[in-house]
Amino acid sequence: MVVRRYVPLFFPLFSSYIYKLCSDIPSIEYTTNAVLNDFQSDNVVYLELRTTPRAIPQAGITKSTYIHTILSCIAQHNNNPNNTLHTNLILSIDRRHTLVEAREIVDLALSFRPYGVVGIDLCGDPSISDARTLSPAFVHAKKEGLKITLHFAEAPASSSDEELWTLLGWQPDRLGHVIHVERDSAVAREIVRRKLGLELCLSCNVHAKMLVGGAGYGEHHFGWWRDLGVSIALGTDDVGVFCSELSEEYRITAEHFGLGREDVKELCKSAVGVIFGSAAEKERLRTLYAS
Ligand SMILES: CNc1ncnc2c1ncn2[C@@H]1O[C@H](COP(=O)(O)O)[C@@H](O)[C@H]1O
Repeated sequence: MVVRRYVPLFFPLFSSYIYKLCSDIPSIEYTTNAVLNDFQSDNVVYLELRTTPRAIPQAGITKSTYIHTILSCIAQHNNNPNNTLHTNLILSIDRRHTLVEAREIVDLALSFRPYGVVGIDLCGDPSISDARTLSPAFVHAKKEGLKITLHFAEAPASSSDEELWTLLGWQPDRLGHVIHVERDSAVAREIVRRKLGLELCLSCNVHAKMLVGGAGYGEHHFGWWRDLGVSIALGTDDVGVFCSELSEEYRITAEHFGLGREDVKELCKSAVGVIFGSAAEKERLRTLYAS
């Protein structure tokens, strides 16, 4: 099933179905391994997975056990010399969370940092628009050196100037979606000035009709952001929901924006500078792209 409408269908997918299916250690391991194997099979060489830590008391799972389970699958995959894919983990804070819950996720991210957590994210239903209450958690994360990425200007409800400047005040390293940022706005200029990396998910935005006027691939904001010279990492948002692997996202982008092989390579190379992985990981990727 490809989600054709945004908020009313998309978010309940997780709470009504997926969370009920991923409700014990074996199902969390199964899905994590399936995701890693799928990205490896798609010839992806670097992945930043993100998940919202979830306690499942009836299965004896705490948020810490949940993260540990996923990190163990990632470590096993990363340590297999047959795999070219390297993966790191980002922990998401959801807009529905309280400040106490958000702070707890930051603390978990800090304690699991030596085991592959590289940063935190703000995700969730953008119609829950006031993210200001979560500010102290993100400010603390930044102070402690965690990387920050944010679902940013994803829907009109989460795109007021006040909200966007609040989010920029958290000093994020990357921004996702950036759909409702006006082309010549002060926010757009600030994103360029700070050289923030952008995470763009074309299929998700088109299928879920998130673009203004239900626009298609050709009118996607990828085009004008690319012209501004910012680093762009294409993403899938969720392969299971939008039915498009990462290689397909690059193919679609190449088709609609007239990119040749070298352009696609340049696009991948420019994303290396904004990954949350280590200097050694960046070096590995640069070497790979140079070959
Ligand atoms: C349109 N794009 C999006 N916008 C905002 N949040 C999104 C999202 N895609 C996914 N999520 C967030 O990821 C959670 C599911 O996985 P985890 O439980 O974290 O592993 C969803 O509940 C949602 O909050």
